[in-house]
Amino acid sequence: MRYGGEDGLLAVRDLSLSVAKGEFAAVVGPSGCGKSTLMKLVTGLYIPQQGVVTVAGSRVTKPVSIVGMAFQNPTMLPWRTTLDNILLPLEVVDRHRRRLRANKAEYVAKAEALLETVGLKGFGQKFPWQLSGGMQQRASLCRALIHEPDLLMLDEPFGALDSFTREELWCIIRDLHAAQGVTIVLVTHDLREAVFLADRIFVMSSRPGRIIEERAIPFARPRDLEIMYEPAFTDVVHELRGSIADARKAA
Ligand SMILES: Nc1ncnc2c1ncn2[C@@H]1O[C@H](COP(=O)(O)OP(=O)(O)OP(=O)(O)O)[C@@H](O)[C@H]1O
Repeated sequence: MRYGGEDGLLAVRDLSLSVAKGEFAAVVGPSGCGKSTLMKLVTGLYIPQQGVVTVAGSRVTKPVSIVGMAFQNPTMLPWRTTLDNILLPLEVVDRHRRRLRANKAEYVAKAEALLETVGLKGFGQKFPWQLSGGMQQRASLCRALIHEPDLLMLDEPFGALDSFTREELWCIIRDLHAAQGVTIVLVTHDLREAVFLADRIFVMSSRPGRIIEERAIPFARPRDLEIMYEPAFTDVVHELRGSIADARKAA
């Protein structure tokens, strides 16, 4: 995938990975290696000049509707309530738009149930600017989940949060994954986050990014935050740190 035409910047090349249905995958790598580009390719926001992206058995040629996305900056629309922001994906996707019109009350109830799951019960009528950063991030997770996506793409969704809020949200995502069986791909700089949440971690090279290491995370689920203080956990984090340091040096 090259940005800006033939002489433009080569972001990723020979990038190959496959994630199984229901799996929780994490992608880590040096800054600027093409992690966000990978997310945009999977979701069909960009189409690669060479190579193929397949989601749920179909080749991606346009934005994928079975995917939910959450990014580092929640970008909620300030003039809509939190609840109306959460309902937004249903208005955008054609198939859902008709269902939303016919069953508005059902979807509002669903949005409220999601708000409760992420600890925001009763905040639906607040505007996003009345919420803290962590609360907005929780609401953006609800927005990513409202249309019951089969695939959830998370691009540094916890990056801007303090460590306690981040850990709380890790547990929410862990529980959502366990309860709903959704396939999740998480891009993160935080190796502890990746090891805590993922079944498998992919390490990317420096730009142009490709996968240089793939690592299964052996810890049983459900995982408790305490696991992060166990030597086996810190060993994996340490080794991944070494891989990324090597990738940066090789650049
Ligand atoms: N729209 C664009 N036009 C031109 N270059 C771009 C565009 N988007 C990204 N790039 C470049 O492509 C490369 C990969 O960017 P990308 O955002 O995918 O990396 P990343 O691994 O997510 O970065 P970070 O770790 O800093 O978030 C970077 O050099 C970036 O500057």
